[in-house]
Amino acid sequence: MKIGYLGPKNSFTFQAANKLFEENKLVPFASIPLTIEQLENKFIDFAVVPIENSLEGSVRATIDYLFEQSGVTVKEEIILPIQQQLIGINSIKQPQKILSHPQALAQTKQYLKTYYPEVPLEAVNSTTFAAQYIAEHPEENLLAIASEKAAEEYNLNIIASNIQDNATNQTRFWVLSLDKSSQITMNLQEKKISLFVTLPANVPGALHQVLSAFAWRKIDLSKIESRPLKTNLGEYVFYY
Ligand SMILES: O=C(O)C(=O)C[C@]1(C(=O)O)C=C[C@@H](O)C=C1
Repeated sequence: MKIGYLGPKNSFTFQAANKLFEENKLVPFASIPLTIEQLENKFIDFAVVPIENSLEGSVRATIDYLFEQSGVTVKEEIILPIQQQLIGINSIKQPQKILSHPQALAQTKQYLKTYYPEVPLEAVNSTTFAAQYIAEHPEENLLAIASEKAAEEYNLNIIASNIQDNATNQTRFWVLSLDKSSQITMNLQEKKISLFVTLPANVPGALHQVLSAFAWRKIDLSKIESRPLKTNLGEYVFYY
């Protein structure tokens, strides 16, 4: 059995995947779309991807890809506390850039604004990729935001710890598979389901009618979000 995840090793997604699966079954990929693509190509049996963060909301790369590729099923969710560390080869006062995953940069906005207001931020594929990059390019004078484990892995120093904007920062991860056998569960009280809903026409009350169908059946909605349909301005898909 092979489980794909957004790598490299020790990314937060690795840590989430390692809660359910043994390390020797985990295979790293460079991006979220690539990880899900490998599941669709049957190169792996499960894919573990981040879906939502308590500070920054949905992980757009995951939601948008899943809407476009409807073949996969959510099997499980894993919630992980996320503590971000500012790391570097040494404590640089004026780094050229600070690198991290866009979610991690967003989760540490306040800290970065206070202590590094002038420093350009660069988004890379994962927090651990940022750590790896700065370790391999000491001449570039860079810092990264990543996990404590990533700092250990690449022998980097923690310059400031727990710099996320809220102490209770958490990310929800999904375990995806192609196996649809348990996609629609019979016991809705114990299970969660995610749906993408597009409306046939933008008429008054269209969304209300969809929501009423849940209300009549006493189905608890835990989230609703709209994303652009990427057709015309003002057209949306609703994600429940
Ligand atoms: O960069 C990583 O380490 C990841 O696993 C990605 C990711 C994300 O996309 O949300 C996972 C958890 C944190 O919220 C920050 C980054």
